[in-house]
Amino acid sequence: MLQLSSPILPLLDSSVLDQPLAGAISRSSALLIPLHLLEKVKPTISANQPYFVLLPNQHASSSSSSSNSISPETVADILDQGADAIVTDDLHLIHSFDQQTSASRLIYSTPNLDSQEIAQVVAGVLLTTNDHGAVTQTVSTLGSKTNGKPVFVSLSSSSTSSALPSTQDVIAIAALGAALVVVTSSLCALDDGQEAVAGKLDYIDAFLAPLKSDRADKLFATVVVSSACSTSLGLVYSSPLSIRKSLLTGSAHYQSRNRGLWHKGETSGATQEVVSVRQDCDNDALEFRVRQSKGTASAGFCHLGNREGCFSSASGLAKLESTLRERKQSAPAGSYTARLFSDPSLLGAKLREEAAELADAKNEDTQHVAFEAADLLYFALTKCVSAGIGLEEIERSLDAKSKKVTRRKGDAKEKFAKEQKESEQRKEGKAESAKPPVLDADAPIKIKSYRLSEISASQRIELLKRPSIKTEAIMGICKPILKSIKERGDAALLELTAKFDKAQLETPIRLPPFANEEVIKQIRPDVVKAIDQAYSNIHAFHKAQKVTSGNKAVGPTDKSGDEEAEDAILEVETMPGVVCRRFSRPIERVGLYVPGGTAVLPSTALMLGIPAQVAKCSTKVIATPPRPDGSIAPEVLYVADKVGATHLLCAGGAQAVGAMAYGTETCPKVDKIAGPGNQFVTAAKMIVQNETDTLVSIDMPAGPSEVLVIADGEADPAFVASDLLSQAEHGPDSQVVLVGIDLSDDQLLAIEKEVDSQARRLPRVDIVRQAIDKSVTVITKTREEAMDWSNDYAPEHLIIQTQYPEEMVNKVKNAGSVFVGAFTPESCGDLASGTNHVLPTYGFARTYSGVSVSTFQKNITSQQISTSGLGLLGPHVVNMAECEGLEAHANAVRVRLQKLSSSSSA
Ligand SMILES: NC(=O)c1ccc[n+]([C@@H]2O[C@H](COP(=O)([O-])OP(=O)(O)OC[C@H]3O[C@@H](n4cnc5c(N)ncnc54)[C@H](O)[C@@H]3O)[C@@H](O)[C@H]2O)c1
Ligand SMILES: N[C@H](CO)Cc1c[nH]c[nH+]1
Repeated sequence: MLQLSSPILPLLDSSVLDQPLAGAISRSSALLIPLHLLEKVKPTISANQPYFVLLPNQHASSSSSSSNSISPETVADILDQGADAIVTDDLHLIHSFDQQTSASRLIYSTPNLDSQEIAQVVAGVLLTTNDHGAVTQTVSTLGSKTNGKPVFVSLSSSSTSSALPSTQDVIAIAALGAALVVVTSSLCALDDGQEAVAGKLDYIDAFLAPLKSDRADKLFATVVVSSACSTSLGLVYSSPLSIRKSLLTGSAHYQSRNRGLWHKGETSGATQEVVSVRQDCDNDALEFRVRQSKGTASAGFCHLGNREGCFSSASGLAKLESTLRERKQSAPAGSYTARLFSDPSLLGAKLREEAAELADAKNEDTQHVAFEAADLLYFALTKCVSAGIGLEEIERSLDAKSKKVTRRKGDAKEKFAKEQKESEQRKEGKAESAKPPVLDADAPIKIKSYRLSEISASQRIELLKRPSIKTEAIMGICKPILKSIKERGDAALLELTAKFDKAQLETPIRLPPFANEEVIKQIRPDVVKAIDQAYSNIHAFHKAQKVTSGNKAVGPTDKSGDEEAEDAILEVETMPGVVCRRFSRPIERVGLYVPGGTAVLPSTALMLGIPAQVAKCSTKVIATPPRPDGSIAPEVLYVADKVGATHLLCAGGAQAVGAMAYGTETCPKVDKIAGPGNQFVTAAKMIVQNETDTLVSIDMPAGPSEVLVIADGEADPAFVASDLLSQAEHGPDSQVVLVGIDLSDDQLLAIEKEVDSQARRLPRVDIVRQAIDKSVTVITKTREEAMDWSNDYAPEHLIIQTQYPEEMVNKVKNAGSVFVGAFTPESCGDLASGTNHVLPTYGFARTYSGVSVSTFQKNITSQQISTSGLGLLGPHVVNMAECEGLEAHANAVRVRLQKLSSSSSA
């Protein structure tokens, strides 16, 4: 929409427009260019100069109307190329454009406007008249005072007349709510004190003429706005003199109320280039749009240090641009932005990735759309800053595009259209599988059963498999989450916590103490006692894992097995004079993930916190998802204090793993992450472990809980069923396996009945139903077959409910933890007996152990060789080094042996 912002509209009447007039006009007014001059002058006018194109007059033409008429296509072309408006008296032309284009870009040239209909269609009016009454009438018909549509007045009957208007004319026309058209050949731009030029009106005098101040000091309030992102920088004052200097020089001048004329940046170098000066609607205030000089020590506008503006520091895109510019000049080594600047391929790949992610974000998930758009803008602006441009250039390009009236079809290139289709199809498939299962409350809760003797070899392999995890899809979800934590730290962490856990937090980190009296009061007293008992048992079992009986014990209280004791040093003299040692040290910084999505798990906080405490890790970050009100379960807080946690990270899922792996502004980076969790947690742990730059290791790929129960005919069906259900209730992905030794149909049925009836009484019956659906029963003939099945399956938990359970323990090859006998339910190990419940799942018990003190330690070896020891060992080392072709290795021994032989012969 066109608006009046200057009381004067210069009409170019020669192809040359000299400085400083050209500069002053480009900073303060549009320029009216007759069509016949357009091609010639366009290359010479300033890039900031708004301009209207004046078409030849149709009605005044003596020739036939067709000879002067300009086609709509030509007009569209002129607008596309950057003209702000077209001035024409051709109503056919105006009507040939759609309403929107005409109303925003076509100015009707006429001696009088008397049609409401035309007033609605056009963007403004150029009136050729000397009659002030006609001007008032046109301003009113056009509705300029409410809709801002401009009226320009050419006083002479012919716009090319050389009659010289005066500043009085400018004031009079401005008072009517219009701007005066003046030919440029009758304008000049004079500096303060310069003599008037005969036959010319001073453009700046004309510009200033209608300005009126209501202040005692006669200054004009002036809003200073950055041309990049339109950020307001401050409020200052202008005088006629300072405005004149600004328009003439293009460098901002203001009028200080204490110090008089103020050339901004004259001493500091932080000057401002004037992009435009506009008068407000009632001519008593100004807006200066400026470009702040970059690269000076104090490029900001505010007198308080190097602040961009006086109101507040920049935010959003403007802030991002300034950060990127700083980073480009001196990015901290190793920073991600520095990497992007120096690796165009990485930046290009990220731009493509982010654009695809934004395209895939669902409109209903508005936060996600904003999140992905922010990522894309970050990389897009990094690309621009790296190419030496910024928001101002982007905005200029947007403005130029917005001037185009020729609509392009806008279809996507075939390659991208195809990619988009494929992505939508993939998503539809995924959404189908992500739909919550429809559960039939009347259906029996029954585990599918098989007799080993009746299944084929390939069926056996299938039955031993875990429920499939869509690893690729889960990784695809986790990777962008991890990336945003790496790039945006706490800000991303808080957004993701709001998104996934529905908790709005101010900070993601809490520091000890975590549980004051108020918190402890919220815990049932018998639960406090239970936690204390569990702590004591688990601590006792883990403290005993410290190696206190090596060949050579060290430390202050080494014999007692006390927590303060150092681990014993393993020492072996492998040959005389050659002593080899191994000693352990705590891993310094550890992250302990305590799941919290579907259950409160203070037991997991104990299972991770106690071994880390016994190992003496110095930084222990407990991460757990907050509840929607932002709180953490008081039981977990109580345990956090008991195990000496140093930080509590209120976040869950992949984002918590990312925060601990990379570190954020508030969360320390850790060296190892331990703990179970859902598929997102497990996938994120695996991803960060594989990133060589991140330098973080993990305990194990612990996933959904599982149990395998071996039961014979002696087992109590109620006990067996209760053990199976105790793990089935953990999550829909949990799997439980019953291996029955020679059970009759009736014995199996008794267990199945118990499973069904006990499950229906559980509050988490819906979860149980889904887990039981993924579970199996296998009936074997013998104990050996049962044990073979268990060893092949490698369960997280193995429960043995048979007549002689201890004998079977000897045959266990693969399992996370074993529960021996009818009165050893897994729940005891899960919660309080002393063993650890963080155990390998998914068959990883073949190679991994559960969490223990050694999870939080590393072993270091050392050796010391005496001169006689080197005399004995050295020649063998030389021979082996020569055999491997490693002369330097051999030399390291030879030089010493030579020294020994020369000193013994001396
Ligand atoms: N093996 C063991 O020792 C052991 C011990 C206890 C629990 N577990 C297992 O831990 C798991 C706990 O899972 P949980 O969900 O209750 O808690 P969790 O803390 O592991 O996961 C919750 C988090 O998952 C993330 N999340 C949820 N939906 C998401 C989505 N669509 N996209 C991205 N992120 C998403 C959220 O960030 C949320 O904070 C269960 O599978 C349980 O069996 C295992
Ligand atoms: N069974 C889980 C380990 O797989 C641990 C747990 C926590 N609370 C109850 N059980």
